[in-house]
Amino acid sequence: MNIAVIGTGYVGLVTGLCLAQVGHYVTCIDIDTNKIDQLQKGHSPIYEEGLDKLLRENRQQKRIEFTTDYDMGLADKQMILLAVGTPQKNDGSADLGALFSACRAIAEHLSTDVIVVTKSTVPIGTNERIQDYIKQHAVNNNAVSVVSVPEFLRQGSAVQDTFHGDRIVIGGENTEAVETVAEVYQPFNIPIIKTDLRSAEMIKYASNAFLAAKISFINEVANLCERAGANIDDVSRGVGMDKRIGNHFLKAGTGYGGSCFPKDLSAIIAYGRKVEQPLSILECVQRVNEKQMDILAGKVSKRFRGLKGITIAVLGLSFKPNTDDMRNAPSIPLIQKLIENGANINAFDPAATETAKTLLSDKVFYYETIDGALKGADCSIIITDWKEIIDYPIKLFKKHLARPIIFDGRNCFSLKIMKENGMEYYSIGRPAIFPIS
Ligand SMILES: NC(=O)C1=CN([C@@H]2O[C@H](COP(=O)(O)OP(=O)(O)OC[C@H]3O[C@@H](n4cnc5c(N)ncnc54)[C@H](O)[C@@H]3O)[C@@H](O)[C@H]2O)C=CC1
Ligand SMILES: O=C(O)[C@H]1O[C@H](OP(=O)(O)OP(=O)(O)OC[C@H]2O[C@@H](n3ccc(=O)[nH]c3=O)[C@H](O)[C@@H]2O)[C@H](O)[C@@H](O)[C@@H]1O
Repeated sequence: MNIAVIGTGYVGLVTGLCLAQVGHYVTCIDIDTNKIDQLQKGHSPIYEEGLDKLLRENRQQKRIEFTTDYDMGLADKQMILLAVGTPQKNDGSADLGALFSACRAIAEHLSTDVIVVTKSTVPIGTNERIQDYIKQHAVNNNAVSVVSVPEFLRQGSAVQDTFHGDRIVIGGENTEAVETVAEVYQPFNIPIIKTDLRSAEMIKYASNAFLAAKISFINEVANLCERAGANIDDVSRGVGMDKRIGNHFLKAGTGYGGSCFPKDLSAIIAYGRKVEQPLSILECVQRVNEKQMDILAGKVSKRFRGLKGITIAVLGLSFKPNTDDMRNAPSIPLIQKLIENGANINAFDPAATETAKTLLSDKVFYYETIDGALKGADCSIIITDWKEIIDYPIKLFKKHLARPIIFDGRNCFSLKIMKENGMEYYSIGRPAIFPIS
């Protein structure tokens, strides 16, 4: 099928390339000329495993093209995917400005009957608004059917998730359009669930909200473990082995970040308030998460009796491993707090340094290696569990740090190894380790 994808970010680019890979002809449209320039030259503007290969192969096969021109991009398309951003407004609700601007462009450039598929995460009722909006602004009399296909990929494993997702949700009121979308996705061989528009929108928010709730829940249990002298790693394993609970998203840490959980929780909470059905559990989930981001700063401050003048090697800046994305990364408020309280920051991240430079204080010193960041620092804080950090030899922490002290926000190391290496080690939800003197 000839498909257009509007918005060439994490969702749009990955979806476009994966649809091309299973045999469709895809044109990706974006208003960001820089992004489109890069893509036209064969360079991916984002870091995702497997994406470069997909880009190379599908450009060679002429199954994908990139443009800023809506006229050219929408010509002869049977399906248009909407994958623009829906960021958070000051009041917590979703900002649909980019989405409706893209809908306006569709209405003004459409010249054939088309199915509009919404991949962006949008509040309940938005797809009905999209349907009305395009009809109202259409310059021609083409038939438009709106279908909701919410996206569940994770950054860092976006390509893998697209080919091996747990389910594809297809929501719509027009049965024929829903069946056509199901055919487009059929080559992925992933179970499909068909719903009405509003249920599809709700499934997306409820899924993210539940996953975020699992994280806040385990973080609270972790904090309790510290008081109780228990070990959260064992507790998580023991709890997660119950099939009714499941072992995913039970990893305690410094809180969830990213472009989606924080904003999607805010959006569904705002929606709940609007329809007078407050979501008190989710309000708590958010509060617990905000508090969790402060935990490491508190531990360092307690250990050094204040932060003034100490040098901290911060390892990992992106909101999770295998991505250069810094949106709502827990490293941002943490580093800000450390600097405000007088600490000096040496930072290392395998992929996010350039993005971090635009977001963090210009007082941060960036290093290309873990060795460089550690050299002479009073302690190290681990915020993101990159493989490079987990695999870094403990003896080198000991060699380079001025004092062998680690504050680990992702429980990367076993207590046994820390003990054997004579480290002073603070983690999340586990007993602190002190060198035997
Ligand atoms: N990032 C993720 O892992 C996931 C994101 N989502 C949802 O998907 C949507 C997109 O998210 P991302 O891909 O992360 O966003 P992004 O910010 O990476 O990309 C959005 C793209 O849309 C472009 N754009 C904005 N207005 C446009 C317009 N009028 N015409 C054409 N292009 C336009 C921007 O230039 C940008 O390249 C959001 O609603 C998000 O909540 C859903 C699941 C996963
Ligand atoms: O709607 C979205 O955008 C996406 O949001 C999340 O994906 P993503 O934000 O890419 O990454 P996750 O792997 O979910 O991690 C989010 C945050 O939670 C944290 N996390 C995750 C799991 C865990 O057990 N503990 C934990 O603290 C991570 O460190 C990270 O900061 C969801 O997992 C995706 O299904 C969804 O499509």
